[in-house]
Amino acid sequence: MVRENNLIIHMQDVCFSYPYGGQTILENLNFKLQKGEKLGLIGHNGSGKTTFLHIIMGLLPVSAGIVRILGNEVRTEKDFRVVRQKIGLLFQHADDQLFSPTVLEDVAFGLLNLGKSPAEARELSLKTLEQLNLKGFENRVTHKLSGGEKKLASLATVLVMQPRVLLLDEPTTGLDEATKERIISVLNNLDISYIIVSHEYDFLSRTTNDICTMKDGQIIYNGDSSMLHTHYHSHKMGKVSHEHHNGPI
Ligand SMILES: Nc1ncnc2c1ncn2[C@@H]1O[C@H](COP(=O)(O)OP(=O)(O)OP(=O)(O)O)[C@@H](O)[C@H]1O
Repeated sequence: MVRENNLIIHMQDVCFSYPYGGQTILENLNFKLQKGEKLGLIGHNGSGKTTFLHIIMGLLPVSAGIVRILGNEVRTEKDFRVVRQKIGLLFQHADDQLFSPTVLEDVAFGLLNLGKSPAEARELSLKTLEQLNLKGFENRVTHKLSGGEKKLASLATVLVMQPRVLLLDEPTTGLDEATKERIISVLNNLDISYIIVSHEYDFLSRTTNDICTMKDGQIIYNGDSSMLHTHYHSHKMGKVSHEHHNGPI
């Protein structure tokens, strides 16, 4: 049962289209994320999953509807500045997240911005890098990292801020199996709410509790994410990504 005072994200009749005559991406979308909820969001390429995450962060303005975060309606850039201190977004493309010359500078950036001392920021950053198997990466040149290393460094910039909510946009892209396992373990040890957008059902079944699909501009609840797992291993389609059109997956 949804308890209104436990709502972290609450969207009502949200609509969004990209400017200059772009197609409608979100159409009267209604969505609730409760405290402690770990949600997987799946859907076709181009269905609007990234757009949805960017709307939560205030990176894109809704054309209609109401967005409430942590109980407050958010509309202005000032409102969303507060949101960005509480919600961490891992961008789909690491190059959108990383901009400093070295990994340590990137990871420490947000902490320094918050007023942490350089020593404190360094210590927390090194700890986070170690947590993500990136020990010794602190002085590496960011733009020379591999794709998977960039993804991990991006995740470090988000986790180091100890957000109350995480939005992860395809966090496993380019990662090897061992690194994926590391991320699964990090996520399973986090006591916060998050939304993970991913096309990797097995990963979602191990990191989330519930699954939703973005379809036709709306978010539809599919059910318990363990169903993804059962489904995966018992279904004749196996690991081939596919969709069912008659009810739950
Ligand atoms: N800046 C933009 N201007 C116009 N259209 C855009 C822009 N960004 C995205 N789109 C379009 O909006 C639609 C939704 O894109 P979005 O990236 O949100 O989808 P997605 O579900 O995250 O896709 P994927 O699974 O491929 O990452 C797509 O058709 C995309 O081409």
